Amino acid sequence: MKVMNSELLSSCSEMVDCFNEIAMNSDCRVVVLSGAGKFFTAGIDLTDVASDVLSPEGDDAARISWNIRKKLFKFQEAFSVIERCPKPVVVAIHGACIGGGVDLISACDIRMCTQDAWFQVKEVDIGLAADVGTLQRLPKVIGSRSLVNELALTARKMFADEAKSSGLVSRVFADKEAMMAGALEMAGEIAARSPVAVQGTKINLIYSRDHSVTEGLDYMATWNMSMLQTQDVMKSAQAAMEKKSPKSVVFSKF
Ligand SMILES: CCC/C=C/C=C/C(=O)SCCNC(=O)CCNC(=O)[C@H](O)C(C)(C)COP(=O)(O)OP(=O)(O)OC[C@H]1O[C@@H](n2cnc3c(N)ncnc32)[C@H](O)[C@@H]1OP(=O)(O)O
Repeated sequence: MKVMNSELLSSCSEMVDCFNEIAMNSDCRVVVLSGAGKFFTAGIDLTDVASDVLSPEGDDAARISWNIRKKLFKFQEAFSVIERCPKPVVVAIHGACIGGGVDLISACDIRMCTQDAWFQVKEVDIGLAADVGTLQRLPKVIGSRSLVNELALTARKMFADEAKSSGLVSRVFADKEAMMAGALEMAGEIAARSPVAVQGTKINLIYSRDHSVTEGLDYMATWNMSMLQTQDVMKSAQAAMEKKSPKSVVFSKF
């Protein structure tokens, strides 16, 4: 049974192929991710848990464990590929965003939601520690460690207003229609800017999140020693001096 976008989580290979293709496609400058139907996602398809996760192959404990580990890496990769994609990913969340959905959105760059959205780190309720990114990324998204611990340990729902005040989302819209318009407008703003600048910004923000300030600055200098040679700097600066919108500048594909 594939219900309420649970299938999203079963489609690891599709996600990986899709974002790897986006990463290499110089026609694409930004991604907007949203869910169809009643909810953003109901999380993993619980009817798949028994067959996919609880029925591991292997002749003994070592082989069974190794196979489970391989499977978990595959699940993790479905979301890590979003973070590794150099194109910014804006995620638009409506209704429920449960379990694996929180893993997914934590790997995105900009989160926005509808007023009726709610978020639930549900894994403890199904007897497991969240294992595909929430526990690693959510503490870096939400400033309060205490709040992350509370959400992950109790599986309580967090509604849109708290998601906004805690920093999980940066914008809340009245309904899905308004949110999609807002998401596309934001994507348009990002896509209008130099792709060299935009992709370099995403990559360096993520690198710096995971490294010391000194390491981040070193990486940045090495990054920009080549990227500053782009014609995009002159084009963008010229437009700024002439008080023109970045949208008026034509940048080469990147
Ligand atoms: C280990 C690998 C790595 C990945 C880990 C991921 C972990 C997770 O994602 S944990 C979270 C798993 N998801 C859930 O626990 C969600 C459970 N469902 C709900 O809370 C509610 O059903 C929901 C809020 C989504 C919808 O509530 P509503 O009242 O609107 O509808 P229901 O009557 O409850 O549901 C309608 C039918 O859908 C079935 N269903 C809902 N969610 C799932 C699901 N995740 N998997 C399978 N089936 C689901 C529900 O049983 C109903 O079916 P039926 O009774 O046949 O109509």
